[in-house]
Amino acid sequence: MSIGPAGSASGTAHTDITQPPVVRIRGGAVAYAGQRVLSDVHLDVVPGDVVALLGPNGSGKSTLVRAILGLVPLSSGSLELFGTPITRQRDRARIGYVPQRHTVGGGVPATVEEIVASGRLARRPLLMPWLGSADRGVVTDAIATVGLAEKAHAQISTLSGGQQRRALIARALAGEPDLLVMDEPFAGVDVANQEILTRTLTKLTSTGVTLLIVTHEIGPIAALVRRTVVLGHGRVAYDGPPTPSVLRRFAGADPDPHSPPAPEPGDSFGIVG
Ligand SMILES: Nc1ncnc2c1ncn2[C@@H]1O[C@H](COP(=O)(O)OP(=O)(O)OP(=O)(O)O)[C@@H](O)[C@H]1O
Repeated sequence: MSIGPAGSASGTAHTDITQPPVVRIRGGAVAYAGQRVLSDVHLDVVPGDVVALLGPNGSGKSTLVRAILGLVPLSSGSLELFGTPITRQRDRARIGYVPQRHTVGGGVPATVEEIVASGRLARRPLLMPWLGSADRGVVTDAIATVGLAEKAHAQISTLSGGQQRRALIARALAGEPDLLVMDEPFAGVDVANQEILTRTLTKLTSTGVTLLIVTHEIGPIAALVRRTVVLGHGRVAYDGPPTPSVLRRFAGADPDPHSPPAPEPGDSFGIVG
């Protein structure tokens, strides 16, 4: 994300710019087998931000998320989370992650409650991993937040794909994250479940959780997103508010999604990258 006019667009009444950025990347690059897929990424996400990470297939969105989660190293540049360099980052529990998967795979039978409770373990001390009553309360709340209270004791495999997505979000919420990263939360989710998800995310933003959402379908969360970061060919092509042109582009209407979105009259954003 650029620093400057576009970056400062995130400093809305809902964000807290007095705290260190939740994510700060300077000149970030990632390479797979020597092949660069991210270059010169600058990104500041401040507490309370709601950021949609957009861009065409292969532009580097998931790679950027993986770098933020510490799953792939930067080949150059720096990354800080909550004001601490990633290399010294110990408190992974502050980040909740909902991966790009439609469902919870079969295999081991587990109830919704058990799946969600597994998301609480990261908050427990290593030597006392069992959940106490306070932890159980958090798990119950997380299940209720995503509207699955009535399914808490159901086998996860009996839930629809959309309900399973909500269970995965509840699992992330059970860790009471300060940053929730979601990769394509709406993919393969029917309209009814999208609406519940949107309500859940709206509720979360009111509690101050920072959201970073990778999506090709900004539609359901258009009203929620305060800032869009568009990647093109591994670089930040645009960083700013979700203008009509950005939304149109990423609703799939543009024939060349790799080129930066054109400003429209009244747009206050700058094109970077
Ligand atoms: N593990 C990997 N090894 C080698 N190349 C990879 C690996 N993962 C991703 N890539 C390549 O890196 C580039 C960026 O991929 P990435 O998955 O980050 O893009 P994306 O924007 O998330 O795409 P999509 O929207 O399709 O999910 C692509 O060219 C991809 O082929």
